[in-house]
Amino acid sequence: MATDDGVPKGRHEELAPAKINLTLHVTGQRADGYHLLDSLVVFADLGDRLTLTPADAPALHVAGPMAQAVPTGPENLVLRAAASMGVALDIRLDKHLPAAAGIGGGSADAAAVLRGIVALRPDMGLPTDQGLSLGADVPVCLRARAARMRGIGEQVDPVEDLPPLHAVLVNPGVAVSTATIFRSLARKDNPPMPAVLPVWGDAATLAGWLAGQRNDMQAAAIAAAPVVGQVIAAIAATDGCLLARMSGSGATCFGLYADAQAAGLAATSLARPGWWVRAVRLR
Ligand SMILES: C[C@@](CO)(OP(=O)(O)O)[C@H](O)COP(=O)(O)OP(=O)(O)OC[C@H]1O[C@@H](n2ccc(N)nc2=O)[C@H](O)[C@@H]1O
Ligand SMILES: Nc1ncnc2c1ncn2[C@@H]1O[C@H](COP(=O)(O)OP(=O)(O)O)[C@@H](O)[C@H]1O
Repeated sequence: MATDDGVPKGRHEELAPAKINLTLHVTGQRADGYHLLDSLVVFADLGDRLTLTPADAPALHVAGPMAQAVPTGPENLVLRAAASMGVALDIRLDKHLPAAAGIGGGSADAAAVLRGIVALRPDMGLPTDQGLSLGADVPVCLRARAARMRGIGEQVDPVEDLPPLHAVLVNPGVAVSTATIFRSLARKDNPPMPAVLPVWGDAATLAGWLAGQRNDMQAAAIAAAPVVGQVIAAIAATDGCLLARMSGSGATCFGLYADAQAAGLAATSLARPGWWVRAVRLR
């Protein structure tokens, strides 16, 4: 909320939704080491919550059930995002997403700060690199709706008409390093998705198509954290599960279901000590 002359006023709230890679094809590697990706990315109706207040000096207050997993200093991506725009904000971060979990929590938080700054300061535009220098997932998280992500993350093409999609997210409480999993990939030149994506009429059709696609980081993540394989098997065994797969570099995995009731029942049956389990709607 800002006055007409662009002077910041008041405070602004943003949701930083969880990012899910329904597919994650690793198709090459650049000379600088970054990997080329082709990924169908969607977002949950669940995420971190940020409250941004213009301030004289940057400040960060982290709260919420996952607060302990994230840094509270200037290395936190929310402070880095604000600093990259040259804006001083007092930021309250209610952390609900597990960190280092393949669901882009840090990137989603950074993107939410960039969106929030533009809302507070209409005189400012988004960074020309769409936040890529903060993290490869930030450009897609800026959109926070279904998209096809390519390049190292800078090419984001909207995917419209996604069918209603319900899911369960399961994280077994093991942090997985994105850099480590990328480094340990056996192959880095896998095929991309088809040039033109189909239009899927319903969740079952989409899941059937996804079954022929891949997450090329999944095998390496299971090798590093075998519990990921147990999570996928447990999700796949739930009633009505249309597809079970890992998101990003792990360790969070998802199951797809035709409706909210099936996803809710699956979430209940997947409860285990130390597992973070949530039923969500994807879009
Ligand atoms: C793998 C993905 C898939 O969506 O998700 P997560 O597992 O992180 O959620 C992303 O590409 C992760 O994006 P993000 O977590 O923002 O990556 P960055 O902070 O930029 O980079 C973390 C590490 O991963 C490597 N990296 C990242 C992206 C990419 N296309 N190629 C890479 O090799 C970088 O070399 C770096 O060492
Ligand atoms: N706001 C933030 N939320 C989560 N992690 C953050 C944040 N700021 C910095 N980090 C750091 O970024 C790393 C990657 O976290 P995250 O983005 O959640 O994982 P992933 O890349 O697997 O999706 C964490 O290990 C954490 O130390």
